[in-house]
Amino acid sequence: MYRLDDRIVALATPWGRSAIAVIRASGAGCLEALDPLFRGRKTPSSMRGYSLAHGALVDPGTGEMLDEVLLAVFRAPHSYTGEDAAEISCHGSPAGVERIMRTLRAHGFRAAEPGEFTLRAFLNGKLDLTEAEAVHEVVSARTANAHTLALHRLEGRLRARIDAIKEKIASVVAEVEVQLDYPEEDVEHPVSAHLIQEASHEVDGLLATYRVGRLYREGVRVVLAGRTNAGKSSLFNLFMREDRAIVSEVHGTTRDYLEGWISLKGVPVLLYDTAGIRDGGDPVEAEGIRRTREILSHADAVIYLVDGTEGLSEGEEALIAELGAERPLIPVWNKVDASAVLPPPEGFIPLSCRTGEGFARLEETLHRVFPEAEGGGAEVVIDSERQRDALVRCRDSLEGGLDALSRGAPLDALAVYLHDAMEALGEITGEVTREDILERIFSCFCVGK
Ligand SMILES: Nc1nc2c(c(=O)[nH]1)N(C=O)[C@@H](CNc1ccc(C(=O)N[C@@H](CCC(=O)O)C(=O)O)cc1)CN2
Ligand SMILES: Nc1nc2c(ncn2[C@@H]2O[C@H](COP(=O)(O)OP(=O)(O)OP(=O)(O)O)[C@@H](O)[C@H]2O)c(=O)[nH]1
Ligand SMILES: [Mg+2]
Repeated sequence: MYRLDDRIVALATPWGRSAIAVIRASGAGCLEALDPLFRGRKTPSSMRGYSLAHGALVDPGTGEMLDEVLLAVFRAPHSYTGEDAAEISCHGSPAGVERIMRTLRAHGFRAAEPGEFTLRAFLNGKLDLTEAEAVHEVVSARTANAHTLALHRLEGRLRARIDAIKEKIASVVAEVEVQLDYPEEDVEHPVSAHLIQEASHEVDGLLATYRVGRLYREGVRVVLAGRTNAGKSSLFNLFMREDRAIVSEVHGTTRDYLEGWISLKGVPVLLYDTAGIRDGGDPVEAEGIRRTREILSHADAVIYLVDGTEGLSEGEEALIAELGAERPLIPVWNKVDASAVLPPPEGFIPLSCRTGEGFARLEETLHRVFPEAEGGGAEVVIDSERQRDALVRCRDSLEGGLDALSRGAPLDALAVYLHDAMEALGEITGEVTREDILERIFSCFCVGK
């Protein structure tokens, strides 16, 4: 399914006008294939690895110049993919990039699939699977925290932790195998059960980081809700630190919901501004309110705003209780700067979107709604379901092995448990892989990565 014997090419920078665009090429023979396309003082195939040449790209068919470029050459195995590779830095013109790509495709290169450069790096042993996955996470990180956690995985910190666990299990496997291979020796050596125990404990430690990893990778949804005119759009703009939503004293200003990513002390938050809830209004507004309720049903937390100059309306306390029963809800008493403001009821955070008073306290309270955010400074966290499932299997096998040992089961039963535990860990790092797993992982990468 995956071919490693051909040459791939892709634009590594975004499509669009830019100062410079980088086109990436990789595969055996790719430097020779570039020779007829490049006019410079040297031919690509005669260049040393890690060297750069200035020149022109030309269409070998017509001799027409395509662009003035810089060409970077990498020699196997010293490249990202581990293969011979080149990077063409051309002018960032979509029309020009399109012509260059078409010419490359007509002269020995194929358009790369999403993630194919990193897949090749993995298959050529440049990265293990946790590091390959981290490449994607580094690119998609939404906050500095998420970025740091992904970089730690890219550096191999997760792999190192897993390797250390594997080593412990492997030494027990070795003990068991010696006894299975030479039963005639007839001396019962004790098996190092404490190593299995330790390994299981360490796997548990990694499993406990999954919630942290997921929080920083996927972020959370926080919905601003409340009656019309409460100040939801004003608060949305305050969080976004820009004038995104229309604010007006007209009730029912927001009809379609708006959403935007913010960083809440490093936690990626997808914040929603919604249509204010009220009865009546026209059918368009009623549809907006229906959508508000729909979004509320998927919220990880709700900030419920009340206009403090109006106070709670009839039935509003019941609505707040209903919304708060299903997910964390932070009640906020807005417009405390106004002279007509009523005293906030117990539990409400006083806020003024106009002056910013109370905003820091609101941010603090919202941050505390996600206790796993505290783990954001961790060295190593796991963040994918794939990693978690494999760790659960590993831990269950280790526990099964310990149980077998304590019941005095034959050693070959223990060997099976230990083997399963090793295999689960091997799946995380990619020593044991199935094509469908690779396909699932790399297909969500961008083209050119
Ligand atoms: N222009 C450019 N910038 C880039 C990349 C790239 O491919 N091209 N990267 C890619 O996404 C990242 C850097 N990752 C890279 C990882 C390894 C090698 C590499 O040449 N490895 C060799 C040599 C190692 C060494 O001497 O330090 C090797 O592994 O043998 C290159 C880039 C980010 N910036
Ligand atoms: N004095 C005062 N006025 C505020 C404050 N926050 C919002 N307002 C005003 O309240 C009115 C309504 O604000 P919006 O942010 O549009 O309210 P909303 O909840 O989005 O309203 P809908 O979109 O209609 O549901 C505007 O005139 C704002 O200027 C505040 O903290 N103090
Ligand atoms: Mg609004």
